[in-house]
Amino acid sequence: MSFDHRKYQPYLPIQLTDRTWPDQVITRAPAWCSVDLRDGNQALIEPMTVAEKKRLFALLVKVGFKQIEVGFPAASQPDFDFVRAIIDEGLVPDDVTIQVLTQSRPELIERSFEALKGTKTAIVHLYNSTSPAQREQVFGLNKAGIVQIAVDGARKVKAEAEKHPHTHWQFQYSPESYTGTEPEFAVEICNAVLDVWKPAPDNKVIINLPATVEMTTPNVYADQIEHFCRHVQQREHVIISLHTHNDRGCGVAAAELGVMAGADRVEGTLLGNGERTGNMDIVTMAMNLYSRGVDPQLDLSPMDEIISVVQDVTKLSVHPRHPYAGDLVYTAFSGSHQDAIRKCLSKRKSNAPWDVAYLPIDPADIGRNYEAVVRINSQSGKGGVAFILEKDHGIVLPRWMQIALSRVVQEDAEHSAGEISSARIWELFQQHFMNQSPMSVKSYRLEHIENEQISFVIEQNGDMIVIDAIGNGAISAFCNGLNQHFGWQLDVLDYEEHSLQHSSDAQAAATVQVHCLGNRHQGAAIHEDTLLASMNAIMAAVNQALEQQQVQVA
Ligand SMILES: CC(=O)SCCNC(=O)CCNC(=O)[C@H](O)C(C)(C)COP(=O)(O)OP(=O)(O)OC[C@H]1O[C@@H](n2cnc3c(N)ncnc32)[C@H](O)[C@@H]1OP(=O)(O)O
Ligand SMILES: CC(C)C(=O)C(=O)O
Repeated sequence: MSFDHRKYQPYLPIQLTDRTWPDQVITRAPAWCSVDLRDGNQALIEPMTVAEKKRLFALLVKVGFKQIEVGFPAASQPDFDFVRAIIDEGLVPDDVTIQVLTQSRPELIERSFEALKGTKTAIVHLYNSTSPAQREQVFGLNKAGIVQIAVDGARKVKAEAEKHPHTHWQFQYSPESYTGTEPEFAVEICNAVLDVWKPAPDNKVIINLPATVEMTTPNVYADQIEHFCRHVQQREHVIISLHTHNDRGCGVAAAELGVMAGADRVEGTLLGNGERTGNMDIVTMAMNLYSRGVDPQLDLSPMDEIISVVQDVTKLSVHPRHPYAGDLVYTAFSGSHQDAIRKCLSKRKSNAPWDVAYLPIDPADIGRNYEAVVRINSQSGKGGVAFILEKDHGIVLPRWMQIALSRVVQEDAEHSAGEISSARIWELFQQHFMNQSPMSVKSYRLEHIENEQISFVIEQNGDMIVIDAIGNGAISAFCNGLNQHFGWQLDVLDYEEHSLQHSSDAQAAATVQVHCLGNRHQGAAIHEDTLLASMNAIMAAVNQALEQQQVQVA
């Protein structure tokens, strides 16, 4: 049997019993660094072309990133050419710092500096791997040998930087495979690098602590970060950066807990592209802050543009349920969710804090409209159906009509086993509740002498019938007339009328519930004359009763 968990070992968590991070709350955004053009790019089936990289770079600048890792220029000619292109063509805004990654190998470091020649500012990001698995199996070195690789690289980076004094350099070091590295050794190797780079108030060094592979629950990562922040030397001159991956599906959670544990900066990609299951998704983390009232310092309002560019250049699609961005994330199919959304939206006051059930943010903030918020299938209920009619046709249905319509829509949804469009709901509503056949009221004359005297004309199967009647009010006079003429016992149980929302020519919508031919029936009608609307709503309910009687007789 190959599916055998005994092949794997438990992860031994770090001993940190006086951790403080669980009590922290994130109240401001970390410094963001996009690694889309490097970690994102190195994970693609087809790495981006220079033109694609330029398009993505422009988007990253537009969104508001101030630090962008633009590539691994020593790795390939396109990466090198892209870095040269954005520098030579003046595409890097003054407030944006580009960053490049290099292994700790002298020829690669030299080539990286060549790529950066002439830039105003840059971050040179040096890395080497530090975990026991990497030390022993990949590099065949002991701890001292691994520290030596880092120190040699740090010296080389410093020496190359000194050759280009017109550029403002910042240095970054990553103990790659940090989450698989003994915490004390991670501190030791970073301190050795800091000894070379000598951080100072005007020369802050970035130490980036990657979850190169996510190995544990995010709380363990947070413990590791808090431990590191306590033990690294010159903490005040060191910017602690996080770089999480999503192997266990917790890349964002790990970064959030890491910020609570003291980190200042977070690396990630838009929508989470990156090695294996991806880098931590900056869209999700930034929107998490935004949705709790914290300025994310990124403008994610053009979400559809972000999705479109990222999909084009990575050739990877965005899942319809991707947090905040997916096509279906602001859509409710299920009845109780729809009901709650409809009630919250209808009670919402324009400047009040957002507090709408099932919608963590206002979809309008990222350019989505309410069209897709409620969609109907067999999981839906009366609230959702009523929401659609109200939104698309301006008709506000009373509860008893919502229940009646929902039964009809539910039956249709079960029958078709799919989604029911707004047009189909409107069609079903008209068929079942606005039916003016075989009878409809064509005209009327109303006089008030002692009580209401009404004379109305009904068309029944092409014949015109004139009926005169008296009542306490117009509706009761109308019902009296029908009862006398046809020998029914028609009673109006409920009645509601409102002017149609969004209609240019002031029309009224009337909905009624009647007792007729032994059962309850509902009807609706729309007309600019409110009384005609009411009478025809009653007629629609009567037509429904007649149809049901015919079915029963047949
Ligand atoms: C976790 C991360 O995402 S780290 C970034 C990873 N990204 C990439 O690798 C993408 C770009 N890389 C590349 O295009 C290539 O790997 C290059 C051009 C950088 C180097 O290519 P090559 O030297 O031909 O091959 P390769 O990558 O296999 O080299 C591995 C060698 O470098 C050593 N090495 C690997 N990483 C480092 C490092 N950070 N510092 C120093 N040496 C390193 C290995 O031990 C190995 O040494 P060996 O040849 O003595 O066994
Ligand atoms: C180079 C480092 C930061 C990296 O990409 C990783 O460890 O995932």
